[in-house]
Order: sequence, then structure tokens, then C-alpha cells
Amino acid sequence: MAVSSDSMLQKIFAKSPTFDSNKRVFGKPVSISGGLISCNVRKRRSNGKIAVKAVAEAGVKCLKNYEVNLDLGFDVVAERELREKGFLGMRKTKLVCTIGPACSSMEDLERLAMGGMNVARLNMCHNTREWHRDVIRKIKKLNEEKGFSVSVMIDTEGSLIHVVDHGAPSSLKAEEGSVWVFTSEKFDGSRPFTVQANYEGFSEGIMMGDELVIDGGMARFEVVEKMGNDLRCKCTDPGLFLPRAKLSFWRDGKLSYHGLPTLSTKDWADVDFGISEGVDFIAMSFVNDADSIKDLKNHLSAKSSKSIRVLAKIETLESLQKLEEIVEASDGIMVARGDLGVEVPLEQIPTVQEYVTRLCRQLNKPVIIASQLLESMVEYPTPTRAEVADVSEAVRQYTDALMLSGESAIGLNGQKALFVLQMASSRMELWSREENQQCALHNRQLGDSLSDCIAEEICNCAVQMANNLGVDAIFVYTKHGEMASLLSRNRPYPPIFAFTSDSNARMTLNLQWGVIPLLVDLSDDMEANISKTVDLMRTKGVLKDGDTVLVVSDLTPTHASSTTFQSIQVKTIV
Ligand SMILES: Nc1ncnc2c1ncn2[C@@H]1O[C@H](COP(=O)(O)OP(=O)(O)OP(=O)(O)O)[C@@H](O)[C@H]1O
Ligand SMILES: CC(=O)C(=O)O
Ligand SMILES: [K+]
Ligand SMILES: [Mg+2]
Repeated sequence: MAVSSDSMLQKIFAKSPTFDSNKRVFGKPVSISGGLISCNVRKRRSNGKIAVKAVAEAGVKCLKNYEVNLDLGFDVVAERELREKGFLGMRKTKLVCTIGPACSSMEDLERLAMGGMNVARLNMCHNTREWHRDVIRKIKKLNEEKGFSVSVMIDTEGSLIHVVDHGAPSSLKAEEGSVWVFTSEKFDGSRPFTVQANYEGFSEGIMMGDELVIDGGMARFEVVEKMGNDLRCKCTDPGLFLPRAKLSFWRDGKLSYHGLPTLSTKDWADVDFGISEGVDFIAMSFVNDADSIKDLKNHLSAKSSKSIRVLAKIETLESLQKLEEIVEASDGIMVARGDLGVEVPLEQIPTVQEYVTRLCRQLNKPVIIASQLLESMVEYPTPTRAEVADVSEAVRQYTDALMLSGESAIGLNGQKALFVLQMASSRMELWSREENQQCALHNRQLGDSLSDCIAEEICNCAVQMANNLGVDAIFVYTKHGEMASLLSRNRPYPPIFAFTSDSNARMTLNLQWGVIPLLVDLSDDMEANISKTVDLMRTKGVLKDGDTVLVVSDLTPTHASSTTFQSIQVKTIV
């Protein structure tokens, strides 16, 4: 409802001792678009509201304690992109950056957020919880104060056998024929040809003649003697030990499993840390079956007030054998090509990637392609041609998200690498659209109940309509993000603006292809929601006369008087 700016100001500031008619108040000035009056932000709250010291505008409601509802939680990066490139130019593929020492300052994090980072990943393998806590808080502060919307993911260490110490500060060469002792005992200083493994039982069940493979083939050894828990091994294929190199044992061409649990005691403590810091995603390393995911999800629903999404990392042979049940049990998947390449022959990684990506889309789970995307950029300022081709191929396969690892965590060129992902994905998205290469996905039917089936059909048809009609944008009103996700699954040409009043849903939608989540107060009255959001987008100047929008809604009304249920409408803005 339009309210005159004067009466609104009086209403807001009647109780404010610091009201200053010159609007000179503390905090940074922001202009509430359409700008009758600009206001100064005191604090941007995670619920999408901002506390201000002066504000007035039609459509801006006064809330208690001078909290004003901005009514369109549009993150600054998406908004800028829309203004610069128009609806069709908006990037659809989401970007995840691993945060490490090279990018953990407030300034670096802000630059990554500006550069299009949608999700920040913290790998709990490295560094201390205090370090991670500090990064998480910085990201939340940036979101609150600068209008970003970066979600936070922690990635568990998981149980695997790796090198703790090989007596050298960095990598070390193993020569053919050299004999090494592998032990779990800690040793001081340098003991030549000795390698300490992280796990006491690492040699359990291992026999003479077994093959020990370092990092999936970086070097190979033959076990020549067992001495208690220690192994004496002879190098059969020379190569490098990197710090934390992974150890795997093979017999007759088959991998020996170590039987460690997917989540260790330390991982469970990291999970509780993630709950207390309010992270949005937990990526679970070395998942082998659906049960471990279910255990974690049960734990989260008992312990966490918000809904934290569990992403299963596909990085073991076992996980490939039980892929479908894992995808179904999870809230999303990461194709963790680094460790996957330790257990699966490298030439199979591309087909595995494509297969997993397609299955995730069929089962409507977001998928991230991770590891070595732009590895050379850890050192060099430009990527190799092959790396750009790899990134583009992942985009062509319609992955939801691409991930940087060392490129951002420890690399010299993190922001440039992010820029390369951004450019390469925008380019390939455009090409796919122009070539109309959108191969029709054989959509499996997901829903069991009638209403789920209806939602699914509506989304499939809505996307077909949106593409055929060439609409500028899709608007969806969604409670938990399900409808937005079903639209995304169909990879439409126009962007999907997902309006939700659930801040949790907003953050999790950050990982979904083509979805721009916006936080707004929605009511049961769907017509009112539509006209309100259209008005707000117009006021912001991002929606103009003549634009066409396809509107999909699935908000279940809470009282009988509400009429709109699940529907598709096409609106031309006039
Ligand atoms: N928080 C951190 N602190 C210090 N170094 C980090 C941190 N996060 C990542 N790194 C460094 O960046 C490199 C790449 O990070 P990333 O987490 O992708 O690799 P990784 O350890 O091989 O992954 P994973 O263990 O999940 O398979 C790591 O090897 C590590 O050296
Ligand atoms: C990301 C990760 O864990 C991997 O590639 O192994
Ligand atoms: K990890
Ligand atoms: Mg891994």
C-alpha cells in the first residue's frame, strides 16, 4: 500500500530519539529504489530486513523497533548482473570457492563475493575450528552489511589413510627400487625412507605382495615385508609423495577397504561446530552408502534449528556402486574428482562425471563438479586451454555448480580463476541456448502423492512454455524451494526468480542452476504476492513495460479463503 513519505517518516521516527530530518544518521546510506527518500542502514538482518535510522517510501512498511522491510532481498551481485546483462545474460551455473589462507581476509572474501562466489566451502581437513569460525563469521558479516548472499558449506575430513609425515617439508621423490618403511608411529626429525601414516590400523589385513598406491598413481610400491604394524615396501613405479598423500592398497587389481566409518569422531565434532555456526551445507566426504547420509540427516534434524543440507561426495568406488540410493538420500552431490581419481581409472572420470550429473538432474538434486578445474592457476595467471575446455564441458552437461579448490584456497590467482569460471560458464550457457542444444532430459517422475506429481508436471510444462514463448523471466513463489528446484531441473532459458519468505530456503537455493533466490514477506494471497513482487522489481527498475514473466506458484494457503493454489500465469508488464 502506498503511504506518503511524510506520514511514513513520522510513523517511523515518532519513537526515535535520534531522528534527524536531514537524514544524517549513522551507517551507510542506501537508496531504497524509486527513491522518495534514501535511508541509512544500521544493520542488515539475515531475515532480509534492515534496521534503519531514516526511511520512507511507498511500499516500505514500518516494523517495530524501526526495523524496515526492504521487501526485496536481492543480492547485490545478482542485481548488478541483471542491470548489466539483462535477464538472458544472467549466469546460471553457480560457483563454489574453497576458502583457505590465500583468501580468508575480509577484503579477499568480499572480492570473491563480488566476483560471483555463491557458496564458500571450508575444508575441515585443514586448519583449526577457530580459523574456520572466523571465516564463517566474516562471510555472514559481509552478507549482512554489504548485501551479499553467500552460503556456507563445511566439508568433512572423513576417514582415509594418508601420509602425515615423510620427513620433508614439501614433496619428496621416491626412486625406483628404493625401500621405504610405512609406520603409524610418530618419529622426530628426519628418518630417511620412512613415512608416517595417520591411522594405526592402516596395515591391517595387508599381505606381502600387495600393491601400495600413492595418490591414485603418483607412485607405486610393493609390500615386501610386514614388521608388526609396519610395512616395508619397495618402489616399483617412481614418483612423488605430496604432503598428505593418500595411501591405498590393492590386491589382484582390487582395492582393499579399510573399513573406517564415513564420519569419524572428529567429523561429528566438526558437524556440531557447523550446526552451532549455522552453516547451510555439510559436504560429507567418502560416502559409501545411503545409511551414513541418513544418520547425519537424523542428527541434524535433532540438533539443528535450521535445515542444513547434506551433500554426498562421490569419491569412492563403493559410492559409485550405490549411486542411486546415495543421490536419493542426499540433498545434493559433489563429484569429488580428486579422490575419485585415486580409486577409479582416470579415463573413466569423464563418463562418471556425466553419468552422475545426469542422474542428479533426473532425481532433482543439485550437483557440483569439483577438483582441478583450473589447477594450473594455483601458480599461473592464465588457465590452460584444456582446463577451460573441461570447465566448459561441465557447463554443457548442465552441472548446477563448479568448484574451485586450491585455486582459491592457496593459489596466487583466486579471483582470476573465479573470473575464468564466470566467463567460461556464461559463454557456454549462451552457446547451448543459441544452438538449442538443450537435449530433452528423460524426466523420471519423482512425486508419490498427487500434489507432488502436479507440482512436477506444472514445472515441466512451465519451462517448456517459458522457452517456447521466450519470456524474460520465471517467477516462482516457494516455501522451501522445492518448486524452484523442479523448475531449475528443466534448465530453462530465462532465469528463475525464486521468492521465498524462508531465509534458510533462500541460502540453500544458492546452489541451484539458474535460480536467483529473493527473500520477501509472502502472504497467503497469491495475487497480492505477485503484484507486490512485480511492483518491487519495477520500482527497482529491473522489470520494464513490455517484459513478460511466467509466474508459477505453489504456496499452500493456510486458511480456506485463499484461492490460488498451484498455477502457471503469463504476465506482460504494463
Ligand atoms: N583452511 C585451509 N587452510 C590451509 N590450507 C587449506 C585450507 N583449505 C584448503 N587448503 C589447501 O588448499 C588445497 C586444496 O584444497 P582442497 O580442500 O580442495 O583439497 P583437498 O584437501 O585435496 O580436498 P579433500 O580433502 O576434500 O579431498 C589443500 O591441499 C590445502 O593445501
Ligand atoms: C573435493 C574433494 O574432496 C576431492 O576432489 O577429492
Ligand atoms: K574434505
Ligand atoms: Mg576428497
